[in-house]
Amino acid sequence: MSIPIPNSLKPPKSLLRLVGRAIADFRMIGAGDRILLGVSGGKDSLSLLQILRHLRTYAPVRFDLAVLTVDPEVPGFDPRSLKDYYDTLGIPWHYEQQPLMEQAREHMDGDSFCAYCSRMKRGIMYRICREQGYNVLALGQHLDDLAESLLMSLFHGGQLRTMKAHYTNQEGDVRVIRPLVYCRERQTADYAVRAGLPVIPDSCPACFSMPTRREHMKVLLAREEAGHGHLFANILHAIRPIMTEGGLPEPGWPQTAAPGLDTAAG
Ligand SMILES: Nc1ncnc2c1ncn2[C@@H]1O[C@H](COP(=O)(O)OP(=O)(O)OP(=O)(O)O)[C@@H](O)[C@H]1O
Repeated sequence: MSIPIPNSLKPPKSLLRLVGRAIADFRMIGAGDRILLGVSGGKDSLSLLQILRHLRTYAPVRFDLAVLTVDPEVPGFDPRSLKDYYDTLGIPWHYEQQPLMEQAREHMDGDSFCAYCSRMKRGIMYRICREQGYNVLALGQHLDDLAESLLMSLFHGGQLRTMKAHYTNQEGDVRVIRPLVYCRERQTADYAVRAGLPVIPDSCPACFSMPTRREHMKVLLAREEAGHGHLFANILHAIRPIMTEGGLPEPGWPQTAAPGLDTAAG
């Protein structure tokens, strides 16, 4: 049973409205969906957890919600305290530990550690969805992430691409949704501080030793936005077609044979 949400945790109307609109525009959630939310312990995924919990209480369709945290066992990043947090929320959880840094040293080939780690984490998320009968994987990327991805792809990949709002994975058995696609990073950052969300400081030595292209794009966009207030609205308008490239999947599909959801899993 989910525990009632206290007022201090209630997400602001601005965030609820934007997420509600994205869910409707991209037909992200259908009746009977079993959603697994990837929570890294960062401000975005922890905010999204509260937003989805809140929306679930008055959504016109019924859906299940659980969380998964992948612990990559890297020094400087310890998300174990989240397990207690999930228990206090009464939310079903899954926790997967894998020594990704060690595995990367053995198996990485030409990739950056971060790219390897992301790919491995995604594989784990799909596996848990399959094993536990979730048909939807929710991720916490927001509009700033999409804009940065667009510029990286444009500048360094020679392609007009960004993250999609809602699509089906290659295997065809899990839909991936990003309900924060209309939200700005500063909105989740403000909310996380105001609500006292238990953000886990991410100080992975591998990520920090690498001056990332993403960070560079973030700075570039911030500089442009300082002089052009409509920058992100214009970017969102421009990327809409590529956010749904390949068409939108059917909400409520694929149907799952769901095991019981009301107990926490290790
Ligand atoms: N270790 C993890 N365990 C579970 N889900 C994860 C993990 N790392 C990332 N994710 C999911 O992938 C999304 C994007 O990951 P990314 O690394 O860009 O975000 P983050 O900086 O880790 O944190 P956040 O987006 O929560 O602020 C996250 O919002 C989350 O939904």
